Amino acid sequence: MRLLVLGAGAIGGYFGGRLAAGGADVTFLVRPARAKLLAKNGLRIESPVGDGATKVKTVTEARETFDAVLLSCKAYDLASAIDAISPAVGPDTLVIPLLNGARHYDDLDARFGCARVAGGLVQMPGQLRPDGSILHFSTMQRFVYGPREPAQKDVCERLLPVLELGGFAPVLTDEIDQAMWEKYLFIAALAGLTCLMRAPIGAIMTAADGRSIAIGFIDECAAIATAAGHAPRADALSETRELLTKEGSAHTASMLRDLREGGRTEHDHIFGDMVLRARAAGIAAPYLTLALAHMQAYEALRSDA
Ligand SMILES: NC(=O)C1=CN([C@@H]2O[C@H](COP(=O)(O)OP(=O)(O)OC[C@H]3O[C@@H](n4cnc5c(N)ncnc54)[C@H](OP(=O)(O)O)[C@@H]3O)[C@@H](O)[C@H]2O)C=CC1
Ligand SMILES: CC(C)(CO)C(=O)C(=O)O
Repeated sequence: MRLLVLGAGAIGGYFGGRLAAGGADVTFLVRPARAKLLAKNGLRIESPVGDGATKVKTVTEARETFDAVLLSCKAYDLASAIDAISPAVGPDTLVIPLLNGARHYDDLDARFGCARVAGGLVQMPGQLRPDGSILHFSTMQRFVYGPREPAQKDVCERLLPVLELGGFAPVLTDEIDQAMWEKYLFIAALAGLTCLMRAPIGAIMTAADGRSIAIGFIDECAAIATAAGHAPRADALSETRELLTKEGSAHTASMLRDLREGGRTEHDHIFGDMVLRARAAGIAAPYLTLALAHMQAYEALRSDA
């Protein structure tokens, strides 16, 4: 099966790079500057589970269809990414978005139709470095995907042995919507907490009310997920609570890394969407509202700079 990976940033570069190194037929759809860097340096990964340096195929324009497209842009680039992958999406192509959040499914379904868009999520704390290499911060490399419609089951199954070539033990699930909401809840609470405090979880837990604020974020997100029809399962909720209240933990969200670098963030895609959903469902969400306002103020200053 032929795979197209849009973007060779932290997520696309990591998973696409692992797949290419494992022998999968992978092409990266990238912008010209990244294509140049990849041609010069190959795709380099620095990771506690093993470094890698692989020559990869790139295109700067899609001119043919692929069996599957892994979409790994940031949410604020979604519109241009959808335009870019459009020529690669034929009647039998499956698009698997790996973005955090949920709102991107509306745009993807509108452009390609639900039948073409499967569900996906990743947990791989990582960062794209200026030289184009990918830095992986931990041993976590979770890749979960699955059909959102029964008709996608077959192609999802055929894709599994291909994704397994990457060595990251991909998980194919029939409950991808539920799994995505559990990840969404986790990342919204983690990003809200760590961006507001500008600190990792361990430091936040030393603050007098750090723990109760963390629980407040989680409760709000869980109530919104429940209103969306995806009440978190007990094990997912307790894992989120444990990770977000762990003393000494260095855990942060990628949104905090973007903020620290003065870059654009996905605050609207994550907090903005959560707050809108809370309002529509009549759920009080003071922590998420504060996180959203905080990031909007940051964005206003950033845009002025
Ligand atoms: N980083 C992390 O730890 C994690 C991130 N995520 C989620 O994964 C998603 C991707 O994040 P991440 O990989 O960190 O982001 P990065 O910024 O590292 O990478 C995104 C890449 O997408 C490329 N891109 C954007 N638009 C286009 C386009 N139109 N055509 C071609 N390439 C394009 C960018 O290209 P260019 O280089 O040219 O700008 C960039 O390299 C986000 O939703 C994030 O929340 C999920 C789990 C962990
Ligand atoms: C799960 C986590 C924290 C790292 O994979 C993430 O999704 C992010 O930082 O955006």
